[in-house]
Amino acid sequence: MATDSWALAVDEQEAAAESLSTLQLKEEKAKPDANGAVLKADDNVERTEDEEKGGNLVDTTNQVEVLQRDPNSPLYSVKSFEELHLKPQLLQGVYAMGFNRPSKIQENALPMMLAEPPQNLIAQSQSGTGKTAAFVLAMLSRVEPGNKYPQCLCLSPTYELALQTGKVIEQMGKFYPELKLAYAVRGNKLERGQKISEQIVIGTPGTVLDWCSKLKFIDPKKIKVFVLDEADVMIATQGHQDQSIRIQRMLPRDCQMLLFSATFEDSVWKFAQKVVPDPNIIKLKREEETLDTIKQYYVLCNSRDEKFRALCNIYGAITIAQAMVFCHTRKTAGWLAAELSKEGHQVALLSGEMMVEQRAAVIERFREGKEKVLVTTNVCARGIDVEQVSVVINFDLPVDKDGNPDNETYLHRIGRTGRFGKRGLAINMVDSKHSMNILNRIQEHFSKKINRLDTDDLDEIEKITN
Ligand SMILES: Nc1ncnc2c1ncn2[C@@H]1O[C@H](COP(=O)(O)OP(=O)(O)OP(=O)(O)O)[C@@H](O)[C@H]1O
Repeated sequence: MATDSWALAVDEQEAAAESLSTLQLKEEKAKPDANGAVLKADDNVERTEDEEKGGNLVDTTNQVEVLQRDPNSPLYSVKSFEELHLKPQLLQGVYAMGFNRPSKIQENALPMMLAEPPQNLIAQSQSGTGKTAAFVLAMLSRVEPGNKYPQCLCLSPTYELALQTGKVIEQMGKFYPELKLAYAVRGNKLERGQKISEQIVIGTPGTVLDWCSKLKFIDPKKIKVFVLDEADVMIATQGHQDQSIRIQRMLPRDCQMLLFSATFEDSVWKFAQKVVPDPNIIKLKREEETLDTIKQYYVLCNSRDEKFRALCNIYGAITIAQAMVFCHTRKTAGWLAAELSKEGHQVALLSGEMMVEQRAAVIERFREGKEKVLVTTNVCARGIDVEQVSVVINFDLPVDKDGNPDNETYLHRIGRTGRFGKRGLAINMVDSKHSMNILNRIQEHFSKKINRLDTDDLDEIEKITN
């Protein structure tokens, strides 16, 4: 594999659009909440009327099985994990996580990633379809646990996402007793002059760069696999791109490069192809990017207060296991969280000005089901993986800094529900001609009709969950 340096493309950086998301974060599967709000189809439990109403918004093992047999589904696969020729310890790890069959991205990407000689890959797959598991399996397959030095390097755009992906590595790799993982994240201070012995390093670009260059904790020449998770934002965010390029330049020419994301804006896609030598490519067609398992609606309002009332009406009509509500500004998010609390909702507020530790704590509580509603800004648009999130509300539609629709962020936001075959509901609040125009452009972009919902009509709201 010839490795053209990313440096060649540094001049092209301007072509990469600036990304909106600043925080991406993955969560482990949330457990059912204390009230048992999530029911599995095979649960032999009598449901309350409320649960019956909302029961179809939360998903069931059956649905996943059905989708894994539907050739049009991103969860479909013809192969089993055995046929992917994973090492026995990894198969054990996969099954211990409760995975029965690979998803489409896992089935397609793994043979390419595990081929000899190693091949580069740029891969796109819808939110929540198992990309993380795919590249984690690739790293774990290539690593030689007997060699006590870093061999795989995975870059995540944020601290929280690095920790979450790290958890997946630990879970899947748990049948390799010798295997160790190091977190190259802010706050993880090592002694100067130390060389780390962990075979896999996951971290954020700035710290990884320091560990490879200034601090020399890692010998980059020994890295065999280099993963960029949420690759589009890594490329589109100037600071991350510079750091990723500098790290990539230090790696051996035959180091395998793997880039994964649910979205790739056109300019970012072109950039990725330029900097990754001879890549295999897995790309979705535009109309495949949205998941059919997520139902999308819009609600017409005239003001912020009307949007709030519409939100309350939705809550009055359906049972919502957990919801994420996205606002454009911290101010609106703060206001909305306060109003929802006054209405008696258990609300968590997450916004960009909070310290990383505070943000991690808020997410943790949400994941544990202690709060049912998470009001947030774009800070949380990507990566959070909470199984219980059955509804996503765009209280404000996602727009970029020029006020144009931000289609990528839209997709990442609604992808917080409908994880791995679960059904989800996404509701967009439209409060002006301008926002109607934004919504229309989002519909056109994805060639997907978003139907209107009348939130004064409780029966209609109930109907959408059937
Ligand atoms: N083969 C599988 N069988 C069952 N569950 C799976 C499988 N692969 C992944 N999952 C689960 O599905 C959920 C979503 O997977 P994952 O986080 O890997 O998706 P992703 O594509 O990386 O999502 P995002 O685009 O939001 O980053 C996780 O909770 C994961 O444990």
